[in-house]
Amino acid sequence: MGDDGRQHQEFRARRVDGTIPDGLEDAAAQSRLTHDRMSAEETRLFPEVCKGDIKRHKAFLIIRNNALRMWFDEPRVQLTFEKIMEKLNQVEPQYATDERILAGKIFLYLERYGYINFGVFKRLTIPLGTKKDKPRIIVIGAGIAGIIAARQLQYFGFETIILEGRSRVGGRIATFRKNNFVADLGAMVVTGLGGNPVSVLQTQTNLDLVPVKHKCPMYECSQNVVPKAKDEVVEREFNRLLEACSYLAHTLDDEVDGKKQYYSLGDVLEQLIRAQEKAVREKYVQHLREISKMKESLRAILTKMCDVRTNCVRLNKEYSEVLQVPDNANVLEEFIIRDVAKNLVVTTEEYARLETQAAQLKEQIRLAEDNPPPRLYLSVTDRRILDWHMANLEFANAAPLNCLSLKFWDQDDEYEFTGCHLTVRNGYSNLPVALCENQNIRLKRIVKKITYNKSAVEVSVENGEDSKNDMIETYRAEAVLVTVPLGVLKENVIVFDPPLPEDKQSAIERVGFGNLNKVVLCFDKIFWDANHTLFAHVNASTSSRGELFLFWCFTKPPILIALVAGDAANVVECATDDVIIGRTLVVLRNIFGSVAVPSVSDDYDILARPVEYPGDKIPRVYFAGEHTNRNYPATVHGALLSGLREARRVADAFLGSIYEISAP
Ligand SMILES: Cc1cc2nc3c(=O)[nH]c(=O)nc-3n(C[C@H](O)[C@H](O)[C@H](O)COP(=O)(O)OP(=O)(O)OC[C@H]3O[C@@H](n4cnc5c(N)ncnc54)[C@H](O)[C@@H]3O)c2cc1C
Repeated sequence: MGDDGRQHQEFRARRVDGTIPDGLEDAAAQSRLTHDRMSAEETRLFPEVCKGDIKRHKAFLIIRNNALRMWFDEPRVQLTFEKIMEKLNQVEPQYATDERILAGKIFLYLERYGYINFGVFKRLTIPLGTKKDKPRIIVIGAGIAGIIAARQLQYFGFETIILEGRSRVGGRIATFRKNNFVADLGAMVVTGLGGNPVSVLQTQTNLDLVPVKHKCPMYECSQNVVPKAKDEVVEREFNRLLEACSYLAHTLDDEVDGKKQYYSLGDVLEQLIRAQEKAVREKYVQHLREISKMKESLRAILTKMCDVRTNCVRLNKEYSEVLQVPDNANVLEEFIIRDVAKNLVVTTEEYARLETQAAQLKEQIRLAEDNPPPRLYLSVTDRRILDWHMANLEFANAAPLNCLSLKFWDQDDEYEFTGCHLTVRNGYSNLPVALCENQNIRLKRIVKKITYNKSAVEVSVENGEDSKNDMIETYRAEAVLVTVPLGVLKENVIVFDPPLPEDKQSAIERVGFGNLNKVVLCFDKIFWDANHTLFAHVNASTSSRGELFLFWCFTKPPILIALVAGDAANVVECATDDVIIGRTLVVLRNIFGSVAVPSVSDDYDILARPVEYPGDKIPRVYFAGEHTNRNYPATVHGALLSGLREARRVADAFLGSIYEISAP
């Protein structure tokens, strides 16, 4: 960025009186933008603003932030360009007159890029840029990414058709409903509303969000509650280990002997634990060695003291004898007396010195023996608690730690939303169902093949409604948007003709995905502490750490939702329902007494990249879904944002970019 850019970065969107207009900052933040700075995307889309003077920059930000605030003020009704101009006339009249064209472009940009006018809202006018002959787009998959994309494309003026393999919509958002029991089998937690598109959808639909309480008692398998202080110590150690992993991620060589090296978070964590165990053991052995050395020295001193004492006794006796000589003794005898007396003093003093040394050494030995360094890095209980935290991380990443890339496992951390975590009391499936209103959806249509060429796509589908005859249907359109999960792409369930480009295929192979399972149990009455929305269960071994490690209990009807993460999630896939229920009850009775290794960060972008037929200018095959969103993978909001992104991309390709449409 040149001087200009730096100058713009320092600009603050303040009023003349120095204040930031109410709500503008929040509106930008809620859209994952900075209120006083253009994003990289905006800098690319509005080069004339970037190169212009500070006044234009300010105009851009004020118009953009005001438009965003208007959308958040009333997301149930379409925000039109006229409404924005009306508002600008009231609050910033100079921009309404001088910057009408810029305002038009900003409006088009915000709408096309899914910052405004998305979700379920009352439509007032047809958006700009729509064409008379509606281009047809096939969307594969009625998960949240597919539904939001189709809805957005329909709004942009496309004819859409969603082909869904299952007999329901929502994909990995699925709610179990029976009588008054409601439990989410798939996505359940909204990880903060600050910056999250779900907050707009919540206002538009009837999602009943309740905050997750932080308190989470932790139970060992044998009815014991783990003391909070102990858990805190182990958690601190876990964070220290993660910090060490983060350091290693940036220092370990990616290439050894010209070969790319991949390290998994799980492997490195275990190696660090082993290294710590070794270091602790060595320190303890060293401590024992030092005590033994001190004891040897003490023994030597005591032996010497014995000798010196014998000498003292002898000299004492000698001295008594020489004192017996008569008074008229000669000079020689006098000399002998003095010599014996001197030797006796020296020997007595040596004895006293040795006695002090021995006392000091004894004290040193006592102190060392009373304060030994830890014998073990982790006790059995410590390791179990550490394993619980690891299982929790496996849950958060929906994959075993040894399938997470050391370098990129936390790449989405900086994009975390603000605000507390919430659950959907009336079931998350309300969201996809609401978004499906007026959508052209064909259920039980399993897509088998996508053929694409320079002008069109053809999608071959197995019609699951006709199970007796393997009926194959064919759908044709100008383009297709594929939102099936990564696992489906990996399994090559869908044949692409021509095959997908090499980099796309390699990315599909490289990026890992994991398993997360839930056990939902409905009871007659509550037997757990109803003051908590969560409680933790510490498993006995590392290999089973993810098994039923966390229980959720937030609905009024007595339902427990237990999570199974990491390797344990794969194990339960092979167990029958009876076995899983039995195992869950055993765990509960124990507590309550009775009753892709590696991935590279670019892979997400490659997965998101549309595919063109050789020589075709317009891509015909598009991809959305949580696995195509590098900032928010494995989440509902990530899937939502990917759907909006692709709707924009398809619209750009078929309707022209915002620069090709004349501003209102
Ligand atoms: C148990 C569990 C708990 C989770 N908890 C949370 C949570 O608390 N919070 C959170 O934010 N996220 C959570 N997630 C992740 C979240 O649910 C997903 O990231 C998100 O729903 C994915 O949406 P998507 O549209 O990308 O994919 P999906 O929802 O998987 O949609 C893809 C659709 O494609 C269909 N399909 C597949 N193959 C074909 C085919 N050949 N032909 C036609 N259709 C096909 C599928 O049936 C599916 O409907 C959880 C996931 C799981 C599994």
